[in-house]
Amino acid sequence: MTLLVAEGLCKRYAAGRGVTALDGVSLHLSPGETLGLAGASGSGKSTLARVLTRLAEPDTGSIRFAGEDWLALSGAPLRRRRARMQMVFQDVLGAFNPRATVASALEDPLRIHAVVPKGERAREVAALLDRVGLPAAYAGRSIREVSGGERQRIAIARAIATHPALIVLDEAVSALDVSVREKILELLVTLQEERGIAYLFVSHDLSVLAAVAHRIAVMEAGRIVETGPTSRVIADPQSPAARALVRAVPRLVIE
Ligand SMILES: Nc1ncnc2c1ncn2[C@@H]1O[C@H](COP(=O)(O)OP(=O)(O)OP(=O)(O)O)[C@@H](O)[C@H]1O
Repeated sequence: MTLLVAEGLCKRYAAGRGVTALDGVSLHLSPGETLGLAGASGSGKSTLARVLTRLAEPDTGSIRFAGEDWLALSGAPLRRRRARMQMVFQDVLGAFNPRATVASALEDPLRIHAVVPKGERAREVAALLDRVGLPAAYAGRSIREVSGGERQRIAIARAIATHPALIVLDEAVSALDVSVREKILELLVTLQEERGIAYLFVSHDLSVLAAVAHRIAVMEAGRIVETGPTSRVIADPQSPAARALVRAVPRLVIE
C-alpha cells in the first residue's frame, strides 16, 4: 500500500513579480519509508512540506494520504486526520509558546486528539519524555529552559504523541551541532523501526539524508529533477542539481 501520493502539485506565490515555488511535483511514500527531499535554497522544499501538511494550499494537483483525498478535507475531519500526519520544523522555538511548560506542550496533542483519558495524561507525558531520552522532571520546565537539542526531542515527542503514520521534518536537525544531530537522527531511525512511521525528511544537506533516507528526491526550481535510492543518488548523481549537492558535502561516506 502507498501511504502518500502527490500528483502534479503546482503553487505560485503572488508576491512581487510572482514566484513558481512548485511546478508539477509528484511523489509517493510507503508506510515506514523515509524519503529525503534535497535541493538548493529556494528550490521549493519548504513549500512542498507546507502543501503536503495542509499549511499551504496548492493551486493545482492532488494528494492522497492514507487512502483519502487529503485536499478535500477541511474543518473538523481535517483536524482529526492531522493526528496521522505531523510536522517537525527547524525553528522549534517558533512552533512552541516559549513560556509554556514542556508538560503543556505535550499535553496539547493528547487532549486535542483524545489520545488518552485526562487522568492518564501526566503519565503519558512522562512516557513520551522517556521515549525521546529526557528525564520526566523536564515536564515542569518551560520550553525556553531547555537546550536546542532537547527542544528538538520535545518536538519529536509531540509529533509521535498522536501515533502518526507520517512525520514531515523540515530541516529538523539543521540548527544542531554534529554530535547532537547524530543522536537525534538515531532516535528518529529507532522510532521508525518501532512504530513503522514514514518520514518526509527535508534537508539541504545530503550527509543528513545519507544517514536516514531510503530514497532521495532532488528539487530544483520547483520541480523534482531526480529520484532514486539514497546510495545511488549520492554515488552516481544524474542531474546537475544532485551533482552540486554531492559536491557540497566533503568526503561523503556511504555506509
Ligand atoms: N510566502 C512566500 N511568498 C512569496 N514567495 C515565497 C514565499 N515562500 C517562499 N517563497 C518563494 O518560493 C520559492 C521556494 O521557496 P521555499 O521556501 O519553498 O524553498 P526551500 O527549498 O525550502 O528554500 P530554503 O532551503 O532556503 O528554505 C523561493 O523562490 C521563495 O523565495
